[in-house]
Amino acid sequence: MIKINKAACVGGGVIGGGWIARFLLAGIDVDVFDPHPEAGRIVGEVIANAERAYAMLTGAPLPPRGKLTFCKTLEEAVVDADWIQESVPERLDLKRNVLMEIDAACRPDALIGSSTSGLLPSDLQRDMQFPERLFVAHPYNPVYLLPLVEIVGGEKTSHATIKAAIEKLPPIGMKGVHITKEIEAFVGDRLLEALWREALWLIHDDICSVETLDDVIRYSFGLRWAQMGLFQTYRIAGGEAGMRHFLAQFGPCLAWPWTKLTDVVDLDDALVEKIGQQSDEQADGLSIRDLERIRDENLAGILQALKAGNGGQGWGAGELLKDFEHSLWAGAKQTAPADHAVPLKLVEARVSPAWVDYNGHMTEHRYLQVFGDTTDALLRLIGADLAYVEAGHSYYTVETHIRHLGEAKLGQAISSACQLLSVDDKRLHIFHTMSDAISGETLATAEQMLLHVDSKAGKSSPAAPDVLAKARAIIEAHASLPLPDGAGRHVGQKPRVETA
Ligand SMILES: NC(=O)C1=CN([C@@H]2O[C@H](COP(=O)(O)OP(=O)(O)OC[C@H]3O[C@@H](n4cnc5c(N)ncnc54)[C@H](O)[C@@H]3O)[C@@H](O)[C@H]2O)C=CC1
Ligand SMILES: C[N+](C)(C)CC(=O)CC(=O)[O-]
Repeated sequence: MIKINKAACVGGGVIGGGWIARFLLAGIDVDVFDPHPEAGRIVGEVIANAERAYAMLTGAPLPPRGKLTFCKTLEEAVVDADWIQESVPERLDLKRNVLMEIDAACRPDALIGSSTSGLLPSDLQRDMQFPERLFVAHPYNPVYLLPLVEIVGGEKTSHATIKAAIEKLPPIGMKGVHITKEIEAFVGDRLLEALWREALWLIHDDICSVETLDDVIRYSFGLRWAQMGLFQTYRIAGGEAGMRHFLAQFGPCLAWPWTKLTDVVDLDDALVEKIGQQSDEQADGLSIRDLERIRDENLAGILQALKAGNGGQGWGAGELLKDFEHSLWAGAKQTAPADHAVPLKLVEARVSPAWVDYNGHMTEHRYLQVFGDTTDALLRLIGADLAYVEAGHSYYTVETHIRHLGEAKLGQAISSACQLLSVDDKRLHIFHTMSDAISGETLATAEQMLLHVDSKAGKSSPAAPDVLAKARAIIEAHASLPLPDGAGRHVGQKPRVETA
């Protein structure tokens, strides 16, 4: 699979910022051109949101973040990029000019995607010298979490461009869907526009408020759509006879006066004010950034749930997330801490909202998750990585003892470090310490015993010599460290047997 090495984003607003975050968090360097005086701050806030969202979305090891560079000119930004994403405002004249500038300055083999929500690629590529490399790459907001990209070619777009564009999306966790006929607004925005038009009529005619309308969506079919879309949902709604019965029963309703879809509501001042006021009331003081964070938490939760769907194989966008995580594990390289003679700091994290329980601090199993991640990082460091596991060998944890010594609170930056206590052919005895990343206060410790296994044979076996050699090199470096406080401890209280 040919990955994107270097991306350029022209326009760094809502959508450009989302693309920038998507590329950076996939480990890709990004050069940005946006003349807005506050582009750096705006993009920085989107990236901060995206990092927070990824901490909730996945426990898989993300690659080191790509390098972000703001460029003074468009030419400078695109000159050595292999994927250029145009996300300037939705105006044909502006986009044509910007695309001509990109066309003149970029590499001949660069792919040029436009984020346009509805303009035809044939219109966009009209004035380009090399129009065969231009395509629509229409994403959904927030680009860093929603994986779909509608890929649409114009009359002059080459097949090779479309193929290459679709191939380059999975490594950044996205799914390209090729819309083979170019039409305005493609597929997604055609559907959204129909719903949006009808919604505006319902508010205009005082049938319901914006809040009631949103409730109708989010408590009902919105939940269904996230996992099965429209046709599969309606197939089920047809009962055992499926889609044909559904069409027979509900087809005639299409001719009834259920919708006003062909009419366009007049967005006059009164309607704009009415919607604006109701929307303000609905927000109840939450800022756009607050709402973005709530949205991201919810989306991460939905994607997580979909990953567990279909008997654990993943379903829809959850299956894509599962594949993306697999590729992250496969590509994960654990960089060795510079100093081996101290406990190895292997994990840095922030306590995410999904980790907090009714006591207002990190819930028990998340401590184990962080310690498990620390163990995984150690295993990668000594060569027991995904390739090793897929070849039929692994370490299984056979015992864990956790001590909770402090409270990890929402948003707190934490780190976890590992000290090796002993190593032999089959066993790894390790001790992790979780600390506040700033004060260094110890929050929890975990002592673990791991057993090396031949997972195909289903029994313990000696570890590979190179894995053992790396583990032994660390233990030699740790030999001068004192035994950590709490090592060898067990639950002190003697169990009492009540007698009648
Ligand atoms: N906002 C949304 O929900 C979605 C928008 N899109 C599409 O993405 C594109 C951008 O939309 P938004 O990000 O919402 O707009 P935006 O207004 O948030 O951002 C546009 C950015 O382009 C910059 N810009 C203006 N002229 C420029 C130039 N000559 N060179 C470089 N940068 C320039 C502006 O400073 C601004 O930061 C549009 O084509 C839109 O249809 C696609 C999917 C969803
Ligand atoms: C409103 N919009 C047309 C810009 C929306 C989109 O293009 C896609 C989305 O994210 O809803």
